[in-house]
Amino acid sequence: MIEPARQLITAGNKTFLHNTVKQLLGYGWSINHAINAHQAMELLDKAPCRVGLLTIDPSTSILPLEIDSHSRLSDISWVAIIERNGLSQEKTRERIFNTCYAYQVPPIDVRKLDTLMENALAMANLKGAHRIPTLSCLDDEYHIVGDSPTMQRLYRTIAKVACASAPVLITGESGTGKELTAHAIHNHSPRRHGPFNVVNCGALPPGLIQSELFGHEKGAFTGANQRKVGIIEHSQGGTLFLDEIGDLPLDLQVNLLRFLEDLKVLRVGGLKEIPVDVRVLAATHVNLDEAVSRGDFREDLYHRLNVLQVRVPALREHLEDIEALAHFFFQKFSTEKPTRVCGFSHACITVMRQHRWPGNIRELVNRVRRSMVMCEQRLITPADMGLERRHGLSRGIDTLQQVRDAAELEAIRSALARNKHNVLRASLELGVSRVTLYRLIEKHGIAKNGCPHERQTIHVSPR
Ligand SMILES: Nc1ncnc2c1ncn2[C@@H]1O[C@H](COP(=O)(O)OP(=O)(O)OP(=O)(O)O)[C@@H](O)[C@H]1O
Repeated sequence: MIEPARQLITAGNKTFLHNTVKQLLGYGWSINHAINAHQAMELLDKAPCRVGLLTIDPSTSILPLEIDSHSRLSDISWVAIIERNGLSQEKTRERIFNTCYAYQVPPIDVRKLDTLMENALAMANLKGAHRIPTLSCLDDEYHIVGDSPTMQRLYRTIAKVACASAPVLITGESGTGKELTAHAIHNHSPRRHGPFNVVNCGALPPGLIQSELFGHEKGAFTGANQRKVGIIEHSQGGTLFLDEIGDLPLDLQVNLLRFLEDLKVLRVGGLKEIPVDVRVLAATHVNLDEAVSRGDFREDLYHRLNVLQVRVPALREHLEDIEALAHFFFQKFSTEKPTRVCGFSHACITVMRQHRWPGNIRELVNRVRRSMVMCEQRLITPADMGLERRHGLSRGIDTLQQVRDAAELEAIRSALARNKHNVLRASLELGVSRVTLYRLIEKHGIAKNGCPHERQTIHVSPR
């Protein structure tokens, strides 16, 4: 792997940095100074740079660039240089903690600073190397994330059914990604250059479905002032996805069946059947077998649609993918709106693995969105996601490692609480060194005493 060059961006008091910069040049760093965020972006356009050095004025505690407002700047691992007296201010400590990889207090030992910058660069490269495993479609918007064996099976099924022309019934709980799967089937099929149209059978008023699907001729009924081409005809050469097919009224089920048999539509009020070359995909989160037994769904249509079936797994069946999925949505939302949040704490990942996700991936999407608004620190905590454990070990725990993690978290929390957050005393009580306890506090994301960490282990989010 070719490592990116030792590019360094500096910001803040140039005179204060002068000597340090001069010496760092001797260590092979290529250095550019930015006087504002705009110039920093221009520099980044010219030479990608993953580490930065900035000074903080102890009297104002203001950062030299609006790092928080630009995701490209907050992607940089910053090392702050600050006079020791500046650290007495809580606001400054908080700024450093939230924005920087580390800080140094003058007099600067450039050999140590070089090592620190080197480490910051290595961490930033790791961040960049974190690739989200996906099944990519032609359109970036429709990436399916996950490379667990369960998802690999889904991808193989998608690839197989994509090449066929028969209808596909996509089943799975609500929010598992059925519509995304339908997109993937279309995008991997020979019809990929044709239209992909979606009809939510549960959302259309019953009186309108017929004309929405099949179209109508002018004057076919009161209010039909002009001819309307239905969505089936609009899908010529492409794919029609009928979501919530279980909600299709019985009378329309007959029409749909007829269409699937001979691939011709008859507009409402029309006399001539029109051939349409379209592939139908249908999805349901209800059990159609049961709907058939209850008489709510036609058996013949069920068999016609169910030639090929794709079952999209519930999220709890592929929890191995939870981290990649969470990072994917985090990355997506931080592109939409720059954030100073860097990713998820270890505790948060642990809790996400234990949660049962009744709302599946849609629930995850919503929780990640919420957490990015609620998070007050650099790393998202379980509480930010609304997943804090209220009653000790949660009932979702299923692996030994998870049980250990949860027990460790509880033990550390109570030891810290008993010792009023005195880490030394808590470490003595727990029988571990102070350094080990600091590591564990960071691992579980439970640091809450207001002081900056000397070093942050960040559960990196890919950007
Ligand atoms: N594997 C995945 N990778 C990335 N995003 C996903 C994945 N699965 C689902 N999503 C996202 O989760 C959300 C819900 O997915 P989708 O609408 O496809 O679910 P659904 O099963 O069709 O839901 P419903 O049954 O309620 O219609 C969407 O924002 C979708 O993009």
